[in-house]
Amino acid sequence: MALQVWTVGEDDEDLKNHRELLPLSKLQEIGVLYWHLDPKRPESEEELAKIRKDRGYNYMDHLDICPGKLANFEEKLKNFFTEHMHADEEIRYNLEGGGYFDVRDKDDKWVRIWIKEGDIIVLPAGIYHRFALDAANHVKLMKLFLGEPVWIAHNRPQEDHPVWQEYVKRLTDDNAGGLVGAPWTSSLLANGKKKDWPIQSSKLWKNNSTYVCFFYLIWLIVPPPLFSVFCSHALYLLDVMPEN
Ligand SMILES: CSCCC(=O)C(=O)O
Ligand SMILES: [Fe+2]
Ligand code: NI
Repeated sequence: MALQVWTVGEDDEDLKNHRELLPLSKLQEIGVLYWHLDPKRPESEEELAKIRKDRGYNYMDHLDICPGKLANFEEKLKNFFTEHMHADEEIRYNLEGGGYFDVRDKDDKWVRIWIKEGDIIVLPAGIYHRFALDAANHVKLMKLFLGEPVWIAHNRPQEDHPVWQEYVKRLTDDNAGGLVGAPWTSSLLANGKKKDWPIQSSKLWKNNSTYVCFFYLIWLIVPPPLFSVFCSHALYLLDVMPEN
């Protein structure tokens, strides 16, 4: 079962009713990574080892969040559910049970990620998030880290924190889709810089309709032979002539 992701309100209570699932591209947009393994199959060991090697996660320990097993259970849950960020990635592999990671999207709305057995999730450094158990009321997590682990949670607001600032900068750099479609971005696209930005069709149409109006105006005011000369030159200059 793929991860389930949906929008939730500010308070937990009003959430359970409107679970309209969002596409997983929502997570990509905000830099959240995920994998799914089957902790019960031996092959998953190898897959996990590969992920750890690729991303440099050399540290590992376990955390059982369970009423009987975790000291100060209630207090810890309260802290987990307090909106915070970290200066490093938060990496969790869910071995048992289930929980909700709420992360802030680009509009500062909560997006709820339901992690179940086998889900691995990586929250980027600087992202605001919180965590709660699901109805099973327990979860067994593997915590991974790159280098010496630091578990400091910086509660919101952290707008002066350089890691938060860096995260937000990356978000806006990667998603400045508003410019795509404007003629001056084509060289950026050609350089392979922002190839997979979403193209905003409304912006494309705005640019094209300007050209169409311009050509129509010229067609009205110049004699036909001149118009064809004008067109061939204009199209060449606009670089939309098909190459033969
Ligand atoms: C116990 S994992 C989820 C809670 C959290 O965000 C954290 O530990 O930083
Ligand atoms: Fe956290
Ligand atoms: Ni338990």
